[in-house]
Amino acid sequence: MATRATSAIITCAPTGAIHTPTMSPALPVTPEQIAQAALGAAAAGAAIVHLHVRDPQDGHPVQDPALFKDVLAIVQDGSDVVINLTTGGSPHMSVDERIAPAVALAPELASLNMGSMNFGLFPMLDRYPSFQHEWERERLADKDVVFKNTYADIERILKLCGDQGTRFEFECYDTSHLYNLANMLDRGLVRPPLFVQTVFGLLGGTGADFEDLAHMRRTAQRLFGDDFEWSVLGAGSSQMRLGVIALSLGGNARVGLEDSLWDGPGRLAESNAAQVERITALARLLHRDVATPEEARRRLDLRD
Ligand SMILES: C[C@H](N)CC(=O)CC(=O)O
Ligand SMILES: [Zn+2]
Repeated sequence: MATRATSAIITCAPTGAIHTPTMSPALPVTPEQIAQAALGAAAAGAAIVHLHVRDPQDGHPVQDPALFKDVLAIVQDGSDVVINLTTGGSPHMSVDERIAPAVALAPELASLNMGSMNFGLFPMLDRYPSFQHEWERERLADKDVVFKNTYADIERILKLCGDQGTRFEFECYDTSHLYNLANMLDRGLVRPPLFVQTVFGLLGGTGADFEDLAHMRRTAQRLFGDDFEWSVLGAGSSQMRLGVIALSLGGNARVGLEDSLWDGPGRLAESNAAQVERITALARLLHRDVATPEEARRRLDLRD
């Protein structure tokens, strides 16, 4: 496990499938915008970029492998940043739809969500009196959506993507997800070093208080010993607060507009790079170097 001595692996998630165009003019929508945001994040110090795509017309989340291909062509032409493709897509997609890009493009890294859960986005509704597109309100208001990740789904993704040499960013939104991962480790379905992305502050998962972070970290240490790279993703206003705690404890951090639109209380981030600049500056203030993509590949044992 990373210690204060090791460099910090920073992941940036430029667009995601949670936030919508009305919420921020900085949210990348087209393949070109998503690719440029990823390149900006890499130039600012991100070793890994976690990618989703959207409909270029109205920005609604889609999972079209052709759009991912367009993004990858630009990113891989301009940087050696580690590519992490989503298999979560959006909770409104089928599992088949969600995994199609990772299966088609065989990235070195893909996200893997370690349990099914309610997915509450409706608390964001009050902040926006109106939306550019009706689908934005419909998706946020949906209180009947379940983010489906059954053991069968997870094992299928592990098989289909793992057989192609893809390794995983294990998204754990609660301690139960850590136990699911431990079960898969015991059964030899996953191999260390595990890249454990602990997610805080999404309604349906665990909270975003220090105690939640400490409990997830301690549980992961008990279950995985030293054989994992711990990373923290704080949703919304908790992003930098939890990110800096993770860095101060020797962990890694994830930022990006997928997880938070903000760069300070009530201040919209002007770009993904702005969040990467802030978290890397915090790391250096804590005397932590920032890991290069090459170092991240070595520590996560990604394929050559
Ligand atoms: C909280 C994040 N949206 C988790 C995520 O990034 C899931 C995925 O893409 O597979
Ligand atoms: Zn994602």
